[in-house]
Amino acid sequence: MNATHQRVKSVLTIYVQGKLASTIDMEHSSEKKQYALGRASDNTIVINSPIVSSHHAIFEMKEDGCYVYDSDSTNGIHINGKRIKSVKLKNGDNLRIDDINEPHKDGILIVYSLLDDHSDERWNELQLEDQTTMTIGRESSNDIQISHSSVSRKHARITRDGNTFFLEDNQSTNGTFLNGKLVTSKTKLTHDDVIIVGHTKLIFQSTKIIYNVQSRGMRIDAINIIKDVQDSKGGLFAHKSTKRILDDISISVKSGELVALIGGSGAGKSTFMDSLNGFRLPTEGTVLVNGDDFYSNYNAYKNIMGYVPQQDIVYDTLTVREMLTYAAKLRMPDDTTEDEIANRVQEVIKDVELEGREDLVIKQLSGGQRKRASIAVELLADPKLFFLDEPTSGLDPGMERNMMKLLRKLSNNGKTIILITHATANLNLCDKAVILGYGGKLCYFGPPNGALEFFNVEDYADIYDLINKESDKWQKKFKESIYYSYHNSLVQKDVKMTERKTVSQNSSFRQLMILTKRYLKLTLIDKQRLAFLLLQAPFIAVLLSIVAERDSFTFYETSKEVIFTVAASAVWIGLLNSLQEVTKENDVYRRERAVNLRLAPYIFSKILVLGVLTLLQSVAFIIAFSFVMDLPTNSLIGSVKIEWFVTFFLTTMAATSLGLAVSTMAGNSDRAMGLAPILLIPQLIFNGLVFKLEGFSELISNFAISKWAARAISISVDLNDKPTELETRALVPPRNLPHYYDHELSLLYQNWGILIGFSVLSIIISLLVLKKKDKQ
Ligand SMILES: Nc1ncnc2c1ncn2[C@@H]1O[C@H](COP(=O)(O)OP(=O)(O)OP(=O)(O)O)[C@@H](O)[C@H]1O
Repeated sequence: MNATHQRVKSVLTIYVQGKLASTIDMEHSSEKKQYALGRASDNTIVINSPIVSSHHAIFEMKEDGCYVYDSDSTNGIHINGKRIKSVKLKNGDNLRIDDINEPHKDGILIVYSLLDDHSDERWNELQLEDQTTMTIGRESSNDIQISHSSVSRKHARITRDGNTFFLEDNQSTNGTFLNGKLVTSKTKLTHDDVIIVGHTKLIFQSTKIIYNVQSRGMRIDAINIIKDVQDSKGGLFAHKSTKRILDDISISVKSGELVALIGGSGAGKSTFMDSLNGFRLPTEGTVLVNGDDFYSNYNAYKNIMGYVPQQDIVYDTLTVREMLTYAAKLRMPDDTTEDEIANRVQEVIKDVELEGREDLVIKQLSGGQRKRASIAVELLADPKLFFLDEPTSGLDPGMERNMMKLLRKLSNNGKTIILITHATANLNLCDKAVILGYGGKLCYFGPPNGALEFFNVEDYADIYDLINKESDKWQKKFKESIYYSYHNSLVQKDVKMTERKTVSQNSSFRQLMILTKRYLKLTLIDKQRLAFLLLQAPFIAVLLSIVAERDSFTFYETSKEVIFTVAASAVWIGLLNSLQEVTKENDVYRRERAVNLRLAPYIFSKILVLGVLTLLQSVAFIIAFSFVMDLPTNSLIGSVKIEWFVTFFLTTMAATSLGLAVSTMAGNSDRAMGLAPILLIPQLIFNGLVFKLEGFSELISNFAISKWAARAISISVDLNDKPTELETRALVPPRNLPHYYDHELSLLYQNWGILIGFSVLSIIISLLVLKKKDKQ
């Protein structure tokens, strides 16, 4: 059986005295093949240099990769500063025949690259001879230009001080990485240091920089991926055991390939995809992107990776163009101009074939078009590696086919695409299929039509039945097949896994501005909701006027009734402002957070917009309230209306912040709203005006916003000075009045301070909850 015709080759790029001398292609095949390197003419690779021995080294192509052996040469072979006798080469390895401590003028550099038919990787070089400063960036004025949207205009620079070179990041949005670590300060460069900017790898070579220019997609290798999880059988009290949900999966996806991940429900497709894109790390195994350990270089590569989750990552009420423009501003480097953004937005609209619909509000689009809009959001950053979780779910057969054709087109243009799908009718548009059986067992990996032959069925749908019943059998059968031996030979192995760290480098202030503008727009668009929120306060004032007299502040009892209602209303209005504001955009949040969204700008953009809303609600309340009720006249700060306004605003703001914190914790919008009574009822019970608070109940009441609001209003209206009706008729002796209701400015300030404290505490809780969610 002829598995496939795709080829992978090893390429040696040889530099002599700093100049490109030759490139040698070495084919991978099942038979061993040797390439001798040396000065003598009987070598396959002849290098006429005094520092090369006549028979210097042997490169041997084996089924599992390329090995190099030193033939007892005088000057040896050095990799990463170490002299080696024999080693299996990894993509991007630099071999030197040279003096490690003091590079020789005749020094020889050999770069090993693993390429495939689709790859058009080229190596360029920049001599560092005369210049004192060399720049790297997107603009053409840079010494090394990298035309990719993840790269800033002036991204990084290399400076010279005598014979020493230093690397500096130029406040780029996506960061500069040196040997896998983010460059945060001016860092000295040493020979063979590897710099990553965007998707370009640059190697510092004392007198020059060599760098790869890769316009096509990325190759991805998954190596022995295993995922074990805790499995509690038999309910809460049963003992915990370990369950394997990914069972030693290795696959190799070449650049520009479209690969479908298929299998029954619960087979492990999402878990495997999350291992490939680094969202959830496996228990064992690793993933290589273009030969680099993806997990330890996660920060360097995450910006060239796109991910479209199953749920749409768009706001329904924005137009396609508005949604894409905000997303572009958030995701593209800070120095991207408005024109560049507008052009990029237009390009992706064209890519996903939504031309003519760009000014429609997203909720007016069909299911397929909505999905295209989600894909467009991810295409903005021009990802080379693209993951999609069931992009065809919910689409009719026609739309499903169009979606698969669109993905085919994108992969033809150089993106490596991996998608979870049940759209088996269009599987032949894919280059490969990964078929998973239960327990994350790899039952097949190879060309889709090969799968029909392998499972001996006529329809892809029949495969589900077979693997659902006998995953173990098909996993074993696959391991014995030609597909397994072919693809397994392509997978690069022997790389250690390290823990990843996340960083986001774009300006917090800029994010705050973009997020605030977007949130304001979303708030203003929903006019019905906005009107409802703004009219609540006057509505409550009108209702009050029905049950309470204009002169309610004459007596103690009636004053208390009004204060109780106002404090409770302010808390309620605040909670309604924000309870759903984070939960309702969970999907967009999660995706933006995975790319570069910062927590503080996110939460403060909400606080800013909701703060303005609260301010307007407070003004509306005071105006309406003073129409229906006579406010007392003896103010502590000069105006009773201002005192009431401040108290109402601070109370509503504290409740808004509390609502936001609860919104970060609730799983979805319905659950958040379900919590509203639980939050409000304690405010009614513990405000101190209805029930006497002592001991434990007093302790709990400290957590009720309404208690401090009630106190502040009571101080303003001088509650202690109001007689009860019986007192007026001199039927009872004067009461024992609580000091905290005294008409004193310091007490008023104290309560305002506590209300502000509630807001601050809730904001901190929101940030902590979102931070904790990152780890889930
Ligand atoms: N953290 C976890 N702890 C316990 N079990 C887990 C965990 N994550 C996943 N699983 C289980 O592993 C199996 C594979 O889950 P996964 O979501 O990857 O499957 P899937 O093939 O994507 O399913 P579907 O098509 O239904 O989305 C399921 O049985 C799931 O319940």
